[in-house]
Amino acid sequence: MELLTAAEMSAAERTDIEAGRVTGAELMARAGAGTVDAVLAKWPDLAAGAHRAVVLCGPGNNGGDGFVVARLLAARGWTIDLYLLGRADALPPDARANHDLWRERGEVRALEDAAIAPPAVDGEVLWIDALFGTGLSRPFTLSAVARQLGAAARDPETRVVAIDMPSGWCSDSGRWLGDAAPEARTAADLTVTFHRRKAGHILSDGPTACGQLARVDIGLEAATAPGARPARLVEPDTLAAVSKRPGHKYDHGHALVLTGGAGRTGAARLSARAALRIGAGLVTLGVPGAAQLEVAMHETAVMLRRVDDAEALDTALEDPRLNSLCLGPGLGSERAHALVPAALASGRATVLDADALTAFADAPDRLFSKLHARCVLTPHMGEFARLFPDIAEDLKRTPESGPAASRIDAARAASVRCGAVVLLKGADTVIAAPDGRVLVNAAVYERSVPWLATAGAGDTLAGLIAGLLARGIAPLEAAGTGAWLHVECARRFGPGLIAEDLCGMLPGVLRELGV
Ligand SMILES: NC(=O)C1=CN([C@@H]2O[C@H](COP(=O)(O)OP(=O)(O)OC[C@H]3O[C@@H](n4cnc5c(N)ncnc54)[C@H](OP(=O)(O)O)[C@@H]3O)[C@@H](O)[C@H]2O)[C@@H](O)CC1
Ligand SMILES: [K+]
Repeated sequence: MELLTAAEMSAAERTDIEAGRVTGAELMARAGAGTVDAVLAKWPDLAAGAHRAVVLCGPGNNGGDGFVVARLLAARGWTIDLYLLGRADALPPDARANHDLWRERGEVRALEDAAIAPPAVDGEVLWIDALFGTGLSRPFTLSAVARQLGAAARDPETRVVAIDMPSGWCSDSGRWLGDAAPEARTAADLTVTFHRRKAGHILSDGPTACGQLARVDIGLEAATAPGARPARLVEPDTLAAVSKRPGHKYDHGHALVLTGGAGRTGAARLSARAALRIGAGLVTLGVPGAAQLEVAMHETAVMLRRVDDAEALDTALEDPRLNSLCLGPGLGSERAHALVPAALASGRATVLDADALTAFADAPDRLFSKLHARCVLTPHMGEFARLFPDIAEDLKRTPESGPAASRIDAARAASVRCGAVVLLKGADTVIAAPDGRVLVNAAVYERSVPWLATAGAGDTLAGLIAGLLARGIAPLEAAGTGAWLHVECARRFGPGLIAEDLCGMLPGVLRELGV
């Protein structure tokens, strides 16, 4: 399923409206009705009886959705206090029409930047944040209102529903515009979005701000504009096929994972086991002489080959069956400098992680000039910033206008620059290919696995990807599938996970996938 930007969403809307399939007014009516349905689905206690809501409407179509929600709740017998930011006569047409319908029934008060005292009621007030959605173009300046919505969302007794996006958060990037303190930012218990999830629901702080996410179908047929290439979420039905065809072990590829020196082989061993578990036919650890005994004592199914230097790697790579390489985990800077160029010169599908990336921090272009389209770089944000400092800077700088630079933009720009697949790790792992395709593996909301932030987890991910590459899966799909399986293994194990536990979860995860 696509993850859209604001521009891609409005292109989808335009495509269907221009084709005469739907009108803006119909979309707004469905968005409002869908929001009410999502609220009642989340809180069934609100379905019966009359309750009270404070609805905050903004100056655009997000506000228009708010008027629809107010009208539908009032029709259910609710008491509504509705506030509008800006002038009714400046509302865009569909929002204006819904404002007028609301006026037949209720009051509109002017929203000012002061805390709103909800009228005393028996029971609670439901807050509806319909101030800004995908049209947020500059920082949210009603700081008292933002503070109040944030506090209400954090208060377990009070419910806040954000329409499309908690106002003030950029729906492309999941970043807050401007530099308000965390407690002066809006938040929600439930965010209801339309058609497709927006990238900002998944990226950066978006999930924390949104609380829980509900997606409502509003009958748009076009995913986005024809020819657009939005990011896609990695989901079970989009995984690269991981089931094995019957055949000899050599039909499933042979991965070579290079280790560091004595006492530093653990990371590469984790990678090698992951590559084997995900189904590479054979996996060999390339070990310097001094570490041979150490590795031999630990590994049984993984093979071992002495690789002291670039020359030895060249010799090893004379075997055409070695079709995937993994360099970086525990490799050490010296070995990285020696082995990475030789590995890349071979043209093999290659995963570069950890030391294989940081070794080139002083002169990233020296690395980039050797990369090719079958390489996958797997940096975390720190490693990414060393290789792509200017791109990382765009993500660090406080955004003053919307839409803000996102992690999708960053990974895409990095991939185009270096000519390889770039997997930027995080709870929102973004994987970009040089041709502009982007996958996002979301470990947020119900897939959140904070315990996956543990030593060696990244080494396992690198190995999973190397194993999938060995099996002939294309780099972008191998990286996306590896990242998805990695999170699934962590979910299956649960808290208390250490990196050694991940691979043991893989058979169960694969079984559940029907592999
Ligand atoms: N697309 C679709 O298919 C559908 C869209 N739908 C709904 O429409 C929403 C998008 O509507 P939208 O484009 O009118 O944008 P919206 O978020 O209401 O804000 C724009 C207004 O806010 C203003 N403004 C911005 N920032 C500001 C600030 N900090 N402080 C003050 N003002 C600020 C901005 O001013 P401007 O930048 O023009 O000066 C403009 O006036 C979308 O999220 C969804 O809820 C649904 O009905 C279903 C179908
Ligand atoms: K909103």
